[in-house]
Amino acid sequence: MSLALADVTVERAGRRLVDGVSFAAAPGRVLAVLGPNGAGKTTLLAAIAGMIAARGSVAFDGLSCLGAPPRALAERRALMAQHFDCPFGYGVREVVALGRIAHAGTPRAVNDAEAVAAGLAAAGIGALAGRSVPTLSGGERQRVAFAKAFAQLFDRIRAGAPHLLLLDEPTASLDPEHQHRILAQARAVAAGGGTVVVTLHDLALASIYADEVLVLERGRLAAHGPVAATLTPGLVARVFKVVVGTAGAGGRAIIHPLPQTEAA
Ligand SMILES: Nc1ncnc2c1ncn2[C@@H]1O[C@H](COP(=O)(O)OP(=O)(O)OP(=O)(O)O)[C@@H](O)[C@H]1O
Repeated sequence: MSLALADVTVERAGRRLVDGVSFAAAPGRVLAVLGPNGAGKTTLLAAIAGMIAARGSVAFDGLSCLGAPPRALAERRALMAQHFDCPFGYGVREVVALGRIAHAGTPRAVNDAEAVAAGLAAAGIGALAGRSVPTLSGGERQRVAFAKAFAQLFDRIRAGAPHLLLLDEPTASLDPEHQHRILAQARAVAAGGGTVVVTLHDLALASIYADEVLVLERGRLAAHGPVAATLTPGLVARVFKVVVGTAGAGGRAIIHPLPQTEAA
C-alpha cells in the first residue's frame, strides 16, 4: 500500500509553506526529502503525519491521514520529530514506552516490553535505558526519539504489515557511526515492507541510503525520482547553491562536495 499525496498545501499567516505537493511513495523504499533551510520539509512531514492542518489529500494504508482519528494514525505511522525536548526527568525506557500509548487497551499491548526492547536495540541505546533523558547529549536524545518511533511501529514492523516511518533530520546531531546506524535501520524497516520518508541535509547520506529523492524549493516540488537521475550536479547547484561531484561506490553514485572556489 503506497503513501499517496495529492495537491497538499499548507498555509500559515497568508504564506504557502507547502504548495501543491503531489507524489506517491512505495513500500520497501526509502524516500529522502531534501531542500534548503525553510523549503518546507518539516511542514510537509507534519502534514503527512496528519499533525497539522493541510489541504489536499494524504492517503496511507486505506486511511485518509488528514483529519484521521489519532489512534488510527498512530497505529500505522510514526514521526520522529526534528527536535526532541524532554523538560522533565523521564527515563529513557519510559520515553521509548510513550511510543506504545496508541496500543494501550488493545491486544497489541502484550508486545509493549518487546517493542521497547526492540526500539532501544535498533537505536543502539540499550546501555542508556536507565538514564534520565535530560542528562543525555543531543545525539543520545535523538536516538531515544528514533527508538520511540520504532517501538510505536513494532507490531507492524514485525508482522510486515503496512507502516509508515517519518524521520525528520534523524541524523542532524549524530556522529558518523550513528548516522549510518540509524539510516541502516531505516533501510531495514523499508526492507521489511515499510514505507520510509526521511528529511536530510546531507546529500552524500541521501545518495547512499535513499532509493528516491524529492527536492523541495520554497514549498514546491522541484524534482522527484531515483537518486542518481534526480540529484544531478546541475540540480544541486541550482537548488542548493553548492558544487558537487559524484563517485561510484557499491553500485551507487555517491554525491560529494567539491571545493567551492576551485569548482566555481
Ligand atoms: N507556524 C508557522 N508560521 C509561519 N511560518 C512558519 C511556521 N512554521 C514554519 N514556518 C515557515 O515555513 C517555512 C518552512 O519551514 P520548515 O520548518 O518546514 O522548513 P524546513 O525545510 O524543514 O527547514 P530546515 O531545513 O531549516 O529545518 C520556513 O520559512 C518557516 O519559517
